[in-house]
Amino acid sequence: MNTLKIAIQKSGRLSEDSLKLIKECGIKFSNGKGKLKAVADNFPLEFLFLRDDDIPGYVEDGVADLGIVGENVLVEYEKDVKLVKKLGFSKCRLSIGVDRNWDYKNIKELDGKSIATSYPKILGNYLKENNINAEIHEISGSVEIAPSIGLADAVCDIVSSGSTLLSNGLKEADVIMRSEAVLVSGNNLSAEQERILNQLLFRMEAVQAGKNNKYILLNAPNESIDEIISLLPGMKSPTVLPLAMEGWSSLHSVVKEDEFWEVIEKLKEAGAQGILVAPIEKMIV
Ligand SMILES: Nc1ncnc2c1ncn2[C@@H]1O[C@H](COP(=O)(O)OP(=O)(O)OP(=O)(O)O)[C@@H](O)[C@H]1O
Ligand SMILES: O=P(O)(O)OC[C@H]1O[C@H](OP(=O)(O)OP(=O)(O)O)[C@H](O)[C@@H]1O
Ligand SMILES: [Mg+2]
Repeated sequence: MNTLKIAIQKSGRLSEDSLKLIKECGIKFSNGKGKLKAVADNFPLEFLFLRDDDIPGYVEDGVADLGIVGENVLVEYEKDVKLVKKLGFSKCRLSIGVDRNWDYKNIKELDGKSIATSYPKILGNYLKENNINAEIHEISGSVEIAPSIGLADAVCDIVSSGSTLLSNGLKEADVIMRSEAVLVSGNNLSAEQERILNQLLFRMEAVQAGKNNKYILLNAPNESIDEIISLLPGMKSPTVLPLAMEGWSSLHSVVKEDEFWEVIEKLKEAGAQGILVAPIEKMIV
């Protein structure tokens, strides 16, 4: 009871980034090839490597305490587990795909048609909400092949770049849900396990905050400092250090990744020079 068991996809679209996140949290473990269990060397965490479809059920049953799955799988299996944190990787959409020559206008066109999918519950709910009567043909993989072999009129499957749809003569007609990897937990963790989970979340948040921000250093004439500070509020406020050259200072601060290019333009206009930008490994706010 003094460790947490985390279920991670054995191999597939979630595996690499799940393990990368664990590593970035400073948690070390070694697992031999084909070994489906591992124990961390420096954190009270055990790993179970499973098929992603089985993860919500194992977490509900308490076989695992935590799991990393796609929201699409979490919603499809309707298990009694808690969504603890969105993890920002394996982003994709669950979409309706139809023949690229179909002049598809809206969902009503699916009335009376058949749709192949591995997500019968999500699709069924979506059709019901829209009062569409369509036949759901459940298949477990290679869904995009269905229309070309006469198995169904349309598909409902995961889309990311769209290249699988394209190479099977299909196009994305409607987005049913957006998904990304999430951390889930069971509902019956002990107080000690909750404490370990909070430690893990603290590390994950530091990693995510690091990724979402950049460290920025620049030189500026002293008369521009106030304007530059208003553009770069930083974590508390920027560090300002005098340069050896009279009348100039060096500023150090933090800027959000998604505001970065816009801010750089404004900094240059305000007189900043020698701007350096560096990645942040971890950030604790
Ligand atoms: N092309 C993609 N781009 C981004 N994320 C994806 C993509 N395809 C799937 N995903 C996400 O990753 C999850 C796992 O996808 P994957 O294709 O590895 O599943 P799988 O084939 O069912 O694996 P398993 O063998 O574990 O059952 C999906 O449920 C979805 O959330
Ligand atoms: O829009 P795209 O970028 O082409 O991605 C979508 C494809 O990716 C996933 O399959 P994956 O390649 O993981 O293979 P799988 O069917 O064996 O799970 C998904 O099932 C789609 O088929
Ligand atoms: Mg699966």
